Amino acid sequence: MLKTRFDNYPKGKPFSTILGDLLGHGIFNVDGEKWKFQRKMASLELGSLSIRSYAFEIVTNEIEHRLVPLLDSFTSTRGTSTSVAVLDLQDVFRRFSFDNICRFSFGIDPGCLELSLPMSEFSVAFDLATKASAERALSLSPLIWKIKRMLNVGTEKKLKKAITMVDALASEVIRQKRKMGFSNHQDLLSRFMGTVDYDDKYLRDIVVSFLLAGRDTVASSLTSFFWLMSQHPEVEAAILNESTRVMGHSQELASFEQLQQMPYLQASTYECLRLFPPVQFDSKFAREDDILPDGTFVRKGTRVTYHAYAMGRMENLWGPDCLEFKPERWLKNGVFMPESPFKYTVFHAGQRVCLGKEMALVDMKIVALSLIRRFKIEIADPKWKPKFAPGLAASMKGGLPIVIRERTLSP
Ligand code: HEM
Repeated sequence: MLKTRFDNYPKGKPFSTILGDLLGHGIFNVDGEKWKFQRKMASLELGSLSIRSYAFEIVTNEIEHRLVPLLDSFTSTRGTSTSVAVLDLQDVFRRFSFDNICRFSFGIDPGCLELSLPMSEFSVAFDLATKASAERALSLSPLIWKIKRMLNVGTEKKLKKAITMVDALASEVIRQKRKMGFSNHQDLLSRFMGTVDYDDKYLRDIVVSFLLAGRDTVASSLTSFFWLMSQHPEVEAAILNESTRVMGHSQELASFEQLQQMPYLQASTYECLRLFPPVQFDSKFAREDDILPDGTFVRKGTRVTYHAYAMGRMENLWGPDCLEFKPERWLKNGVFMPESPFKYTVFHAGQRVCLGKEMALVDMKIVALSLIRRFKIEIADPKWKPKFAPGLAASMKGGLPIVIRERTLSP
């Protein structure tokens, strides 16, 4: 489906209709020439050699100036010992990823947008729009949500309102970019504006797709990562040891190259995503009849899904310890060994493989290091267990409530 018969498995009409109101003709929701054009433009930006160091610069800046000061203000060593503040780490990571993706993809700091409402209201609208769009797929028949949309009632009414707000946010991003001038800028949106500046609706779809690609997936990865750290102090300790070997007692990474000297950290991020892939499953629709390699007949029009979450937990793929969180499985003599993307489908595989993988991994690793070396993060209620909420990217129902303490690195 992803490898040899790619052309037979487009996204297809059923999904493009379900997600059409939110994503329009953005890269996630189109096939054929429209997809090829956006893929080519985005690859020029995201596939460039300099992308990792560009991402490194943006992320370290965001961590130092926003993330760390925010978390610092919640550490329980401050204030009275009786009032330990509980913080939703998932929410913090959503804000952080939103800022990052805007700076990275659009060359804009969201703090500079002139919006009529606080940013948090747009964030709520964005969450609601993705959740309500995903719920359309759960309807017994598409007719149900289509009638609700026509009558403007129930979830469809809420979705329409949320999309109006998402539209306002995207328009402001585009307006701001025009105001700043885009011809000398190298960010993704500037590239697109250089080619389709006349088409505001198309630019809106591109902005929304990249917000979705970069915000929810990275926030989801980081949330799962810190949940796993809270359950596996031995892994956290090994990350600390490895990073101290490379960074000494400094809390800040000096360069992108230092990250490349930390295979255990790399293994831990891959292992986290194996067990908690942010995109849990992905479907396509067969254009023509087909036969899968195991002999299964697929009739034209059938929806075919691969399930990254289930595949990451299959014994025949990962062995009898498939349910355990073991970064060591990715290391051979201390060297990181990648797996085939067709086995490890977290970032998709084949021609539509994720374009933001490198950037997402750099993000994840820098945040992981920066926070682990500065803070001790614990789940607020030790009996708490994660449950997923419905949506386009995996998220934890009710967020990730944590308490946070300062960490002193032992000399
Ligand atoms: C851990 C974080 C991430 C994960 C797990 C992830 C995963 C995926 C997956 C599974 C797909 C295929 C989706 C589909 O078929 O509809 C995809 C596509 C894509 N991703 Fe990511 N992604 C991540 C982060 C990012 C980031 C940060 C960006 C942008 C900066 C990005 C940009 C894209 C784009 C543009 C596509 C569309 C590719 C195409 O259709 O040709 N991703 N990603």
